[in-house]
Parts: sequence; structure tokens; C-alpha cells
Amino acid sequence: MTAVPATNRPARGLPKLARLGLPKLARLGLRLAGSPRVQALAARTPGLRWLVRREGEAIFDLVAGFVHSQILLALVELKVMPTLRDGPQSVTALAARCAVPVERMQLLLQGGAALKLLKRRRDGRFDLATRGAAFLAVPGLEAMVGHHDVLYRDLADPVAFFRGEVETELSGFWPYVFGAAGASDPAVTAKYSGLMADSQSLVAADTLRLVDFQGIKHLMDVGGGTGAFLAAVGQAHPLIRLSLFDLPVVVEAAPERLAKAGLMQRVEIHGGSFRDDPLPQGADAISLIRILFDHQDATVAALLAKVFAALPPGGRIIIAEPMSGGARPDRETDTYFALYTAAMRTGRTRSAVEISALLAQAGFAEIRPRPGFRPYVTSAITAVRPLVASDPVGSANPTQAETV
Ligand SMILES: CC(C)=CCC/C(C)=C/CC/C(C)=C/C=C/C(C)=C/C=C/C=C(C)/C=C/C=C(C)/C=C/C=C(C)/C=C/CC(C)(C)O
Ligand SMILES: C[S@@+](CC[C@H](N)C(=O)[O-])C[C@H]1O[C@@H](n2cnc3c(N)ncnc32)[C@H](O)[C@@H]1O
Repeated sequence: MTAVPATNRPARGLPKLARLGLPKLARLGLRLAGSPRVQALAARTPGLRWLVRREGEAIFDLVAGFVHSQILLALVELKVMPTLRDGPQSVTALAARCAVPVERMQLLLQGGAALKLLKRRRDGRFDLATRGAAFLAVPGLEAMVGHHDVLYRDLADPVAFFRGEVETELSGFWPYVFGAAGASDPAVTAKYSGLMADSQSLVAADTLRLVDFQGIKHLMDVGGGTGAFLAAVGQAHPLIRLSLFDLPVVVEAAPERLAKAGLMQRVEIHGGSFRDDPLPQGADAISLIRILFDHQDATVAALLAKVFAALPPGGRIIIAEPMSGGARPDRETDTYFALYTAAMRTGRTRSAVEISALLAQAGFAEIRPRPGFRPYVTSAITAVRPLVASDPVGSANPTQAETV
């Protein structure tokens, strides 16, 4: 007989269930939950009925989630929610406005009300519900949902998707991800930069809450788009000098935004590619906001090495983006963002542990993950270039192009 270590031995006198040990208890739980007879019995048992209903609803939500998303997409495309901002409307009025047959409009509005985006009034008219109003108030969210048809098509055959057999549409959707060459058309770039900038305000707000910017004299935002994050930092911290670095075609639209924010006196704008060009020196902090998850590990390692080289000893790096829950899978980031970045084919939603390892490899110290209070908006990690030079483990060679 194998000896059981004293710490693993169940104490004498414990009830029989506890003596089974936790793993065995968990297996027993699975057997019970997975038995149709136990399910039926629980559904008839007064103290357990709520559990059956709650679990059933949770499972049904998974089954029906894609239908919910399509109801949301139709409401967004038909602009039903903004229309109802001004007050309730009848089904026939909305049907005429949206060019949808009355019966189908009823179906859509009833579905929207069931999802609590709309409210069905006693007189049969439909109104905006609190959740619908909150949805409209999230900057950029309507536009984000509006482009989900692309991801939806990429996931239409999920097994083929997970086998890596789908030529994803999303892989061609964000032109800048593939380097300067992919972002040469100013009209196309303006559309994508706009989508990013609109959805930036919550990210900036949460990053400013998660990260202490005190002591920073000069912040450079690498991949900072048209300057939305810098504008938020500049307004919150009036003494920080600011630099923006992004592709030349992207930064073209930055002066307009930064001038509107009254920040032109404090900002330097640099057009360049972090793949091909060195990063400008002089900032004592560099931020990478929603950058790493666009790229594969080799590109990220090369970029972090460049950031390390551009910072003075004691300089800080600030990373913010939605992160995988890693050992504790997260409902939003390990589903939506993980599949989204996988569909881009160059991207990956990394956990704080994975990003920390890449930072350590680049030579950074004092690596501090700062879990977001709503991880689907962002989490953050900060680190410091050590005062004493140490040999970074990673290579500083930038990758020229991502192999897709
Ligand atoms: C008391 C009474 C009667 C009423 C009270 C009313 C009241 C005050 C209710 C509370 C309402 C309230 C304050 C709600 C607040 C809701 C908020 C702030 C919701 C925020 C939601 C944010 C969401 C859903 C964000 C989603 C973000 C997405 C989908 C981002 C996607 C980003 C992508 C795909 C980025 C891609 C970049 C790339 C390509 C990978 O590089
Ligand atoms: C997902 S967006 C994030 C923009 C902004 N930081 C935000 O959170 O809204 C990625 C940004 O990285 C920039 N980018 C991509 N490749 C780049 C490169 N090689 N050099 C500089 N910037 C690049 C894009 O132009 C884009 O603005």
C-alpha cells in the first residue's frame, strides 16, 4: 500500500463525504449534475428548483447567445435604439421607418425587449430600456457591433475555425496590423483609426485608474493612433509632456484631435513604424495601449526590446489591453477577445503572466500586473527599466513582417 502524506490524509471522524477528498467530491458533483434523473428530481424538489432554473437559464444563454447577438446587430443596423431615444413608437411606425414588414418588426422588438434593451409598454408601443440607453452611451460600441458581421462569418464553421482551416476575413480587416504597407490609404486608415479612437475613452479612463502616472515627466504613446489616449492623459495630468508615435498615415489626423484638446503645445508627433524604425528617445515612460494583442510573440518581443532601448534607466513601460484570465479563464476576454485576435491571425490575447514573461525577457523589472475592474475594457501591466544595466534575455532584432 502507498503511504499517504500526513497533510493529505483525511482527518478521522470527518463525515464520509468529506473523507472522499475534494477531487472525488468534485467528480461526484459532476456525476450528479450530469444525471437526467437527478436533474428531474431536483426540478421537483422545492429547495433545489431555483438551482435547476438558474443552471438551465445559464446553459440556454450559451445555446442562444448567437441569436441574441444577431438581434442586437439588427437593432444597431436599423438604428432602432437611437430612434427610441426621443420617445416610444408603435410597431407599425418603426416597421415603416426601417423598411421591415410589420410582423418581423414585432419579432425583432419583442426580442429586443426580452433582452432588456427595449421596453414593451402596456399600449403595445416600444421604448428604450435603461440597458439600451447605457449601450448607446458607450463610445464606439455601436460601431464595434456594426463590424461584427465579419467575425460572425469567420466563426460560421467553428470546428474549421479552431482547426485553423478558415481563411478569415478579419485577417484583412485591420490594414495597419500588417505594417505600414497595409495602411497606405488615408480614407481606409481614417475609418479604422476612428473606430479605435471612439472605443478608446473607456480604456483610457480605466488605465488612468489602474496606473499611477505621478512622477512621469514625458510620456510617449507608441501605436497611439490619432492621440485619443494621450489627450485623456494630458487632461488628467497637466504637467506631463506628451509624444505620439504611430504610422505616418495614421498620425496625420492627430493634430486636429490634439488641438481640440488644447494640447498642441505639449505634444510631439512622430510618424514611423515600430517594426522598421527606432523609437524616439527622451520619454521617461512609454505606453502601449491595445498594441500587443495585435501581434505574434516575435513582433512583441522585438517591440518590447525597442521600448527598453528607448527608455532611460528607471523609465517605465505601461501596457494596457484586455488580457486572458490565464489560470482563471475569464468569460469575456477568453471568449470574445481571444477568438477575435485569433481570427486576425497575427494577434493573441495574452494573460498577464504571458506578458510579464515577455517583459522580463526584454530586461524589464518591477513587473506589476494590474487587473482591470472590467477586464473586457482593459487590464494593465507596468514595469521599469532597471537602473543597473542587466542583459536582456530577448533579442532586440525587430521582425520585418509577420508571417501569417
Ligand atoms: C434608478 C434608475 C431608474 C435608473 C438608473 C439608471 C442607471 C444609472 C443605470 C446604470 C446604467 C449605467 C451607468 C451603465 C453603464 C454601462 C457601461 C459603462 C457599460 C460599458 C460597456 C462596455 C462594453 C460592452 C465594451 C465593449 C468593448 C468591445 C466590444 C471592444 C472591442 C474591441 C476590439 C474588437 C478591439 C480591436 C482592436 C484590435 C483590432 C484587436 O487591434
Ligand atoms: C488597436 S490600435 C490601438 C490604437 C490606440 N492605442 C488605442 O488603444 O485606441 C493599434 C495601433 O497600432 C498602430 N500600429 C500598427 N502597426 C504599427 C507600426 N508598425 N508602427 C507604429 N504603429 C503601428 C496602428 O496604426 C494603430 O493605431
